[in-house]
Amino acid sequence: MTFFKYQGTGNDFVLIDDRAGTFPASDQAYIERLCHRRFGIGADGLILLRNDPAYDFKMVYFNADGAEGSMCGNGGRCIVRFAHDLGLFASETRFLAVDGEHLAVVRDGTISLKMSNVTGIDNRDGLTFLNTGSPHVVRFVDDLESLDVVAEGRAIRYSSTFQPAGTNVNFAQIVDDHTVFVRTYERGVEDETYSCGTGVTAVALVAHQQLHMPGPIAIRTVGGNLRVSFRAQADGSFEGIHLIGPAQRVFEGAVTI
Ligand SMILES: N[C@H](CCC[C@H](N)C(=O)O)C(=O)O
Repeated sequence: MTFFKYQGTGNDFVLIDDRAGTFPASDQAYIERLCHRRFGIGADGLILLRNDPAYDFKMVYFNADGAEGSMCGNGGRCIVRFAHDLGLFASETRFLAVDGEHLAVVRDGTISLKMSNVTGIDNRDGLTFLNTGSPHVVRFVDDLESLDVVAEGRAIRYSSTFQPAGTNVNFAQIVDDHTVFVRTYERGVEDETYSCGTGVTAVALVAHQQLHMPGPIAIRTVGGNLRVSFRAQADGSFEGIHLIGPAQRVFEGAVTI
């Protein structure tokens, strides 16, 4: 089976052209093994590109633990790049993911991905929580460089407040009046990743609502830079959300396990 490896700001994925629908998508242990960094290819997740009668393609996303995940923003930008590399569209595309329809534009090395609308930002036991396609806690801190993201993130991810589904956890620090530095603990990877697209989207919306930062907001992650634009609505919801940044094919190969 041929696979492709892509990365978007260091969030890395195995991409498989499954338009024939033959990939064993219900074999969780197999997907986990393919994503394993010692026994497999190594990735934060695995994504199938499938056919859909009403769209250019359909995205099916699995976390590194092999379970089907909620929406993945960096994976969304990577599969748009993959579909573009496969020649499925010229510059604009419309595809289906687990949270519904997405539009995207490819321009030079940059992919602008339209994210689902966000209905609002909640407070759960003192923690800021919102769903940007995936569930995210956002916490602002002062010294993000030295924070133990895995220990602090894991404590929130497994806290009773977010059971049974759990949550992704983002720690953010203001860099200047339009830039935020973000580090994310990801559910399903159960580790810090270099970047999380739905996570930085969540941080941008919270920075706007709570700290009055105007959009578009520049985001620095461990793996590179992203930009988030949006339209804040009077009722506290957000529309026209775009996650903008690079996505790149790294290599291709053949799976023999
Ligand atoms: N890395 C992804 C998030 C995946 C969400 C996943 N960890 C889950 O909660 O199912 C992103 O770029 O948005």
